[in-house]
Amino acid sequence: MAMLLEFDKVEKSFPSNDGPVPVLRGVSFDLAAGQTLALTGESGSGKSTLLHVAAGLEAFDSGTVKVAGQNLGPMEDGALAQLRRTDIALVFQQFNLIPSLTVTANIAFQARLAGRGDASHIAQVSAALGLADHLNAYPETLSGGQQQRVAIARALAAKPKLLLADEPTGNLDEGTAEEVLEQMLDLVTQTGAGLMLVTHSPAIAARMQRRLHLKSGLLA
Ligand SMILES: Nc1ncnc2c1ncn2[C@@H]1O[C@H](COP(=O)(O)OP(=O)(O)OP(=O)(O)O)[C@@H](O)[C@H]1O
Repeated sequence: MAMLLEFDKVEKSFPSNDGPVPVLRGVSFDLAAGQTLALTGESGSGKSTLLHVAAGLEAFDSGTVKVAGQNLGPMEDGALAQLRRTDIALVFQQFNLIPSLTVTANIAFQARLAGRGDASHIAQVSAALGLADHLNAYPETLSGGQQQRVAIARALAAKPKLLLADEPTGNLDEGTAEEVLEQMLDLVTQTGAGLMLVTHSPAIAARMQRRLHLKSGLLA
């Protein structure tokens, strides 16, 4: 089975006045096409850092990271950006919506960058996430939960190979959170994407096929 994400003995520390603070201390795991994985761990355990490294947004100190078979370590920034455009979608705690674009344009923009700007799919994902009445709104006029749903719709509309989501349902009520999960799992079943999801919720973690727990810089 094709591996979408491979970590082998990945180490990462951040500098501090007292010297480097290790956050990842030899992290190894992989995620195959069509698999779902929950990443749990206490606040500050390095979950977001791990996702940033997987997305090629944060450099790492040693070990190997591969996305869709491509080794990120030696890649130039331009090649990393290209890989993010076409193969990876990110839903982060900061939604990073483009303020000058409407909801529908925010969603379509990323899908087009990925070469998958299918209008009917965009409309279907937007409707499923309850955004149909807000398609022409600008992000600043939306609530936090609505902005979060736009960020999720944008990620799903691009039909990525690898979906990396950091607490994607953190701001949402139970019903909406359930719909978001369903949509993410649909993407995995329909397209064979891999999903890695950071969560503090045992109930959401239980919905993923695999669960990894980050503690003291190591996975268990
Ligand atoms: N850019 C940075 N510079 C220095 N230290 C950082 C940086 N980013 C993260 N850290 C530190 O790395 C550790 C892990 O942070 P990270 O955000 O990955 O944890 P987390 O498990 O995602 O936490 P949370 O659940 O609260 O979001 C923390 O001690 C944090 O202070």
